[in-house]
Amino acid sequence: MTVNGHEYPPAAKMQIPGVSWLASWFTGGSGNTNKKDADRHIVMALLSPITLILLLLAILLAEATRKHRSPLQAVTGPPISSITSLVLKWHEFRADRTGYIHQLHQRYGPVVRIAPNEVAFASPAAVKEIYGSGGSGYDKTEFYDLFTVFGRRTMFTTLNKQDQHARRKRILADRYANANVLRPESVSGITSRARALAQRLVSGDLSYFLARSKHVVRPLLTHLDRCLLYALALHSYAFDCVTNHLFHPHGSHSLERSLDEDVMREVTFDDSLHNRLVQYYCPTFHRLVNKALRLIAKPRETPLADKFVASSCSTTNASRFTLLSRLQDRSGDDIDGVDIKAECLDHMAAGIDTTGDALCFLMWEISQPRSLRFQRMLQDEIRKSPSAPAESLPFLDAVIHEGLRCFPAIPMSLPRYVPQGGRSIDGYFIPGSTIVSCQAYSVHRLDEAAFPMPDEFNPERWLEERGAAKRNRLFFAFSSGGRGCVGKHLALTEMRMALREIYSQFTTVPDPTMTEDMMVMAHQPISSRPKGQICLLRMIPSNEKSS
Ligand code: HEM
Repeated sequence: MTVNGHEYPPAAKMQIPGVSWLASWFTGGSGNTNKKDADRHIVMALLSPITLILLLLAILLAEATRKHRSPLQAVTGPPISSITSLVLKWHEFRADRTGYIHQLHQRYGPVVRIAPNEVAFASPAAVKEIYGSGGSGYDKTEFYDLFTVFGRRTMFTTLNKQDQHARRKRILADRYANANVLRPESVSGITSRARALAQRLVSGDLSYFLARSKHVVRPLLTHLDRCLLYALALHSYAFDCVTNHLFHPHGSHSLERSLDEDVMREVTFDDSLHNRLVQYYCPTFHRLVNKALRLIAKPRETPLADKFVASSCSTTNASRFTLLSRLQDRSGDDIDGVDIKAECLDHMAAGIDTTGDALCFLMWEISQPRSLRFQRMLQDEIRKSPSAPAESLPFLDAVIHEGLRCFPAIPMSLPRYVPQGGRSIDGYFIPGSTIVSCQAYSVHRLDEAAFPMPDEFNPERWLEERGAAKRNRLFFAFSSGGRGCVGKHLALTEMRMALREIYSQFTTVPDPTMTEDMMVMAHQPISSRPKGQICLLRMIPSNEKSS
């Protein structure tokens, strides 16, 4: 055939190099044997493991070069971070993401690249831009999908800030306003639970605890006197206070009733970190191997808590200050029965470990010989003003702030997407869709001008006027801005009431069976708890001398 003056063979005779033998296999044609062998060798070579490995390396190199050329290249960090997120994920699986990122901050400064598409910040400018930019579009990442409840998104798990979140927050926020938390009916619920806490701590009723604790060897405890504090009681207190705020008069009384304590334990002893990480990073694999996986990595399941919330939500006479009454008022308005249960379960869970562990770490710290001086100062202030409102005691507030600074209940990164078009954060241009975050643990420690000797517990730093504005800007325990902790005023009120009740009557010192290692912060999917999951303190009535 002739085309444009050139002679071409008929189409049937044209050969594509390397596949002629394939064609002949399929067509049954004989073809030239030598040519066939040569083509076969070419294909075999192409499919050989060495070629495939080289191809894979070439793809990885191309990908690495692409990432290396990204605007994030300007951000310092370990070289591996610009190529792969595997190191970061490895630390996540070891429940050590926060510690790893903090080490990187110490080495590289307040801006550090932690993965090809992820940057961590720890400066006030970054906190303001990412979390405080008033609805300008730093949405939550899919990490929060792990916390959906009954398949629904709650205020905490909505990703889109401007639209979905703002709508839900408008409905709920006033129930958590300080004025509502400080209503007499609400305060009297918290006060009575603070009394029950002090009572429980000295009652010596450890039988229930001993029967179930996996974490302490029974003989260790038999010699202990009855003046013990254990972390569980603080979690019970937080549980009873938050359910009071959600459901009063149908709140829990886990400090007095073991059935209610079972509900609290189910929520608190959550060991689902690994299961949730597999779900987050490999959702399809998670679905396929779910049954086998649960044998080695427990999923999050809370049947008792679900039942408790469902039964509380079915009541119709919740007090006006409660969240339930507001949700029921607005039922039908974007919110159905499942949303109500999901929102309540979510707030209940959000209010237990956070406040419980914050109190636990704080009381552990002020019981140490190095901090007993601060415990004395606290006791003096409380005893001098027995009838003053708890929120008017400056040293009490300083102690709580310092506790939350050193041991933030949520110490880890709160991941957000940079809006489309990119943003300038702390002097760096960060492209849209990059994951950015700040973690309280580092924000509270990195700037040594604001927090000299940052690892030391020193409440007096909060009483100094000089530098107060910067310290406050860097206080990130409750996050900040539109998606900051809605339960902040409730949590602070609970902490004030508990500490006032306890330190007006007792001095606390660590029990000799405790070691520092048991109180190392162990990171869970979102919050953090003492590694030993127990905190034993001796409660010495104030008229006795500590030994
Ligand atoms: C010391 C105690 C507490 C600490 C340190 C704390 C800390 C935080 C932090 C850091 C966030 C932001 C999380 C994120 O962006 O991923 C948050 C959000 C939230 N917290 Fe708390 N929290 C505490 C107590 C409570 C309590 C008692 C409640 C009670 C109801 C609560 C309910 C919530 C809710 C609903 C959100 C989601 C807010 C939103 O997205 O608009 N928290 N909390």
